[in-house]
Amino acid sequence: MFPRTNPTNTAAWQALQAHAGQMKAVQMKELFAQDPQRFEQFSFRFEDILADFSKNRINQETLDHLVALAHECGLKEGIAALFDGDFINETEGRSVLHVALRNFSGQPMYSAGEDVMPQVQAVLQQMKGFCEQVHSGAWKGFTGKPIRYIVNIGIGGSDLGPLMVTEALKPYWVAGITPYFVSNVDATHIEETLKKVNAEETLFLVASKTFTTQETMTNALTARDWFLQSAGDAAHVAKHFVALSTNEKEVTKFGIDKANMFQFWDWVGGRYSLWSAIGLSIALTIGYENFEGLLKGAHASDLHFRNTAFAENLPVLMALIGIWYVNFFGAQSEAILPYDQYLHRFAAYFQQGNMESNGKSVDRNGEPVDYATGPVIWGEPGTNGQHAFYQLIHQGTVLIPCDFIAPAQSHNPTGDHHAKLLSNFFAQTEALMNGKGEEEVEQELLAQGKSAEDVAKLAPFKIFEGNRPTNSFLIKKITPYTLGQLIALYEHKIFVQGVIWNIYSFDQWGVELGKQLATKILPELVTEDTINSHDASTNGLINAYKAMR
Ligand SMILES: O=P(O)(O)OC[C@H]1O[C@@](O)(CO)[C@@H](O)[C@@H]1O
Repeated sequence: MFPRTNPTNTAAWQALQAHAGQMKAVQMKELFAQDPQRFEQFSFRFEDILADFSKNRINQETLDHLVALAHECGLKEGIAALFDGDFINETEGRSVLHVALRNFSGQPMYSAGEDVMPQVQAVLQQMKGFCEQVHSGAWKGFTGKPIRYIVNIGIGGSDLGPLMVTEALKPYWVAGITPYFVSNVDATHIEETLKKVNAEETLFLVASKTFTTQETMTNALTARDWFLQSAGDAAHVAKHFVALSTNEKEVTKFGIDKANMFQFWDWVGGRYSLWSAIGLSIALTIGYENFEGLLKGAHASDLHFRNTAFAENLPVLMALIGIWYVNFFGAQSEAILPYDQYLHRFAAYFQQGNMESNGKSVDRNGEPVDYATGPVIWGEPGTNGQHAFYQLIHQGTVLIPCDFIAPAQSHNPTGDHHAKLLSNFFAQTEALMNGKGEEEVEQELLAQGKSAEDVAKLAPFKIFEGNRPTNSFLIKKITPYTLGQLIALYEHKIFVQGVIWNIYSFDQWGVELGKQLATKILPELVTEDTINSHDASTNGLINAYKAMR
């Protein structure tokens, strides 16, 4: 297996610590003043994506040390292990091969010595054929009508990716098909959705890698009960329910014929599964050809990631710059700010992708880490965020590195909307870098006719310290292909950070304890008994609930 290096024990880490001491005093605007070529030096073109890392508190020496850190931590070996299908998900004994799901190289990819590509291609063909049946109307509901509504029932990786992608690619929706996503076990989610559909024209996709997740199975049973109220005969279930899972046994037990099952495999992590059968809701919504475009975009990023020197490798640079702020500037969160309303679920998707992967505090030797690892990921589309939390980003006391993302071309080129959106996109990173100094503030206030006394009083509140770092990703247009590229770049960024932090990025033991305790509490809620089996707070809350309901 690739090296298990404690990053703090590397020469590069020591060099970065010393270097950070110098760089903390450096203003980005000075770096631009010193080097007119700075933008050219720190921005990179990857097909129709321009990634600009120049508004960061880095210079070439910084990047050299960061790249050295990647090498010392065995990133090259880690990348090889990923693509070779090594069991890098060691605690679960699995490969991590989501790259195989979008492998158009014609080359095999192996897990446990077996070429996985034949089964990957078989399921893709099954998905393609099913899309053709649904879109042509050949697949009919129990009253002979074609399918109009797709209801994906899943949660976490079985929901967030398909939801984000179908929203992001709304301009590509197939006429006559409307997707809905149900995830929360709160009955409101399924009930509010069922109000929008009818049993005759609805296809339910029960999406669950394990096919045991409480929320999903509860929602699926409620959906089936609702359906049978209209359809009557259980024989009709087969026309309106399909399963997306690795678990044929549980699928069959639920009552879905395995002919209606779209399989994926244990070497597909839930948060990396939208490229698999879990993406059936995407393919049904935007058409299989566009789904394939999404896969091909991700494949392009896989090739870039695998074959590009670290110093020009976008996911590696994204990861290293992130580590620079987390581990040497104390940043504890990162904001993802897409200036594209269709990408409104993009940050939420990478809350799971990033935080469930790298929200770890034990290293790959089983020892507690003594350095920071995964940051909090959050964000909202621009320009809305500007009217919500940019105050803190500009003038707060915490450093929040931000990723700004924008399409050069809008799918809705109405009037001057896009120019205004992009003017804000450009202005915000400029403002975060340059800030606004005391002299400029005072001149502005004086020009507004403020008295010297008012100027002195107001100026401190209107000064912008600046020097707040951002990455900018300018994408020609959000298409299935470029979206696939972008998502895969972020996936590989997460992988690179996990390698350098020497943590396991592909298990998620941290989600288990809450589930275990909820299973214990559920039967306690059914009775009228007073509960005293927990701490005083939990007992108090449960008993108060019982008194209130
Ligand atoms: O796809 P499934 O097996 O229903 O899991 C759903 C989600 O639940 C988890 O929290 C794991 O329990 C996520 O990792 C996963 O994506």
